Amino acid sequence: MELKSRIYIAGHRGMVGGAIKRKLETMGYQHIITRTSGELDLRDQQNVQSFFAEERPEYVFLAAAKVGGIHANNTYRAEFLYDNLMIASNIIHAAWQQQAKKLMFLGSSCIYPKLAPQPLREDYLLTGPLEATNEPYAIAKIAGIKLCEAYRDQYGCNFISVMPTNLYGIGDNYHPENSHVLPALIRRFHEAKQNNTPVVTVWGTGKPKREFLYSDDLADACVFLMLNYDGRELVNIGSGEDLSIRELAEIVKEVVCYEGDIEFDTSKPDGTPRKLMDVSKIHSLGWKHSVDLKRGIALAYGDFLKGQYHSMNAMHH
Ligand SMILES: NC(=O)C1=CN([C@@H]2O[C@H](COP(=O)(O)OP(=O)(O)OC[C@H]3O[C@@H](n4cnc5c(N)ncnc54)[C@H](OP(=O)(O)O)[C@@H]3O)[C@@H](O)[C@H]2O)C=CC1
Ligand SMILES: C[C@H]1O[C@H](OP(=O)(O)OP(=O)(O)OC[C@H]2O[C@@H](n3cnc4c(=O)[nH]c(N)nc43)[C@H](O)[C@@H]2O)[C@@H](O)[C@@H](O)C1=O
Repeated sequence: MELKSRIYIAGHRGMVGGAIKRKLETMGYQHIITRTSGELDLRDQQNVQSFFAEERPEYVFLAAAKVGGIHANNTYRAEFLYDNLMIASNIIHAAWQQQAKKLMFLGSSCIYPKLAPQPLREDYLLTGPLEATNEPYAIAKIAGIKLCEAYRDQYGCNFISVMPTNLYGIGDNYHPENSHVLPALIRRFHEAKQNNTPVVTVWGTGKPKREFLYSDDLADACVFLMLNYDGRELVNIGSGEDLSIRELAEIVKEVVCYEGDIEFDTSKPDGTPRKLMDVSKIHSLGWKHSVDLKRGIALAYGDFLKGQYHSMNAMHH
């Protein structure tokens, strides 16, 4: 990938796409191509094909998707399956049609079986049933992985798939119901502090364990792999450490300086009990994360506060 290469970032306004764009700009890449969903709905095959014919991107970061936490996934099941199937199919097919040099598909840790052994190795894919709450999303992500594999097998496309763990950071989605756990708790503890609310409710039992990676670390890994990895197999991207939702809530409480109590609403789903990524493959390729969780949460909270200041109560989604 040269500094003048034509690089398309699908989903550049999102947390991941935005982090990848910042990383590429910092490194001096000059020809970054972007479209908002208003300019180009990636579910529309005809418009995606015209866009690829017009711009002929050489490198594609496929970071656009319908994304959300456990409640959103479990509520908008048709949208999570349809939108993500269409986005992946349209972009991967058009990238082949226009002979893109390389494409990176972003999957997710939720593609692995609900009760697979931990930590999750890349070859555990499709070895058992999926977690029900985000099965639609996971199926769409697995289809994207299989599309990349099939276009490599039949047409020789250099399309790679990476599997990030749970992400958080700059430009995250803080929607009260549809967001992931970490941004949800940052917002909830912050608002509880502002309003002197005595108790903060956390969903589920607090027992599930999750791994978190800061978005700029992920962007660093994505550019690293785009430059250094051309293999057919998946590559997990994570920190290799996890903690319980209860422990996470305690850290957010401390970072936000909330002094009230925490309670657990067990009427809400826990989802997968654990999904710790085995990151030995990406470590052996020469990449490791650098932002630890506590520092990352402080950085994310700072970004949240900036967002609050600039557009009171604006919803990311
Ligand atoms: N957040 C996380 O914890 C994790 C995310 N991932 C993966 O990383 C990728 C990005 O996630 P993240 O950045 O968090 O998500 P965001 O929701 O922050 O961003 C998603 C982006 O996708 C774009 N998009 C969605 N639907 C369409 C559409 N129909 N047409 C065009 N663009 C569309 C949106 O564009 P616009 O803003 O213009 O509407 C949005 O900017 C996804 O593939 C996700 O599966 C993987 C693991 C964990
Ligand atoms: C990245 C991955 O992320 C998603 O899977 P998930 O990790 O289960 O998602 P989550 O972050 O929403 O929940 C993590 C845990 O946290 C608990 N929890 C507590 N309190 C809140 C809370 O307030 N909000 C949310 N969302 N969860 C909460 C919640 O009950 C669960 O036990 C997939 O949908 C899919 O998007 C995917 O690929």
